[in-house]
Amino acid sequence: MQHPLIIALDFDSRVKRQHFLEGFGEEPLDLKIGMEGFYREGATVIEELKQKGHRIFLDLKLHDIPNTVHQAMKALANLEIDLVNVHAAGGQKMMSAAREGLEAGTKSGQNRPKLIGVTQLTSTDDQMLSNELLIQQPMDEVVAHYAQMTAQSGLDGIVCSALEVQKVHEVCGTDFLTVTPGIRMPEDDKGDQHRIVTPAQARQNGSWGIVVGRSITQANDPLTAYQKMKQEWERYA
Ligand SMILES: O=C(O)c1cc(=O)[nH]c(=O)n1[C@@H]1O[C@H](COP(=O)(O)O)[C@@H](O)[C@H]1O
Repeated sequence: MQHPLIIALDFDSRVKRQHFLEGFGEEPLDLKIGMEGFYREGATVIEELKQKGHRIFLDLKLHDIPNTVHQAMKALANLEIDLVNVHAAGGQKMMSAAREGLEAGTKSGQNRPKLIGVTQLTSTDDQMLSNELLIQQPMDEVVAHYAQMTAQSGLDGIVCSALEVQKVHEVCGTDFLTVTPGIRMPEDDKGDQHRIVTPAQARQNGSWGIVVGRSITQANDPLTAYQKMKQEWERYA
């Protein structure tokens, strides 16, 4: 994956996902499979997409005690995935255990998948952060702190909003991967997302990769919506 525009394949059936992908022809894509698809279909969904040459971000956001996450990552390492994530809120021991599990499960001679930590979900706004989660620091400082913990645990990067990328780069350096969902064109429905940025703005802010779901998957013409997003994403490359 190189500055990917990752399409979030959040569909409630395999048939809908396949129909969507047929519209894209043979081009290998950067795709995200999340809980919805993986819980329904298991590892076969990864095999199916990999056979077509796609690059895969498996988004299961693991968050449990270190031993459980270690063993789960060891199992996931058997899948042909390129990127996988955990919740940084699980803490440094959990994140280190995740990395070690992934390393232990990766066959010798192969590169382990990249591992990133989710900082604060892009559906969380300032009010929710302070009133529900009882975190009183500003959002960008919280995200930068989680990013630092993630880096210290030996992970490759984080998931955050593109609004916090500059702050993250200040503390973790620009090589630290920043994968940013919450991407919308100005005219798009925001849905449940709060910390929203356009593809062009995300690139200007320094995002390494963006994740786009409904603005493409629910569009009347998904291929055109994807091409428009990609053009915007690459405008400041
Ligand atoms: O880890 C993620 O991918 C993720 C983290 C986050 O903070 N926010 C977020 O929206 N996501 C995922 O990114 C995708 C965004 O989808 P849309 O809001 O439809 O573009 C969804 O599949 C989410 O699960």
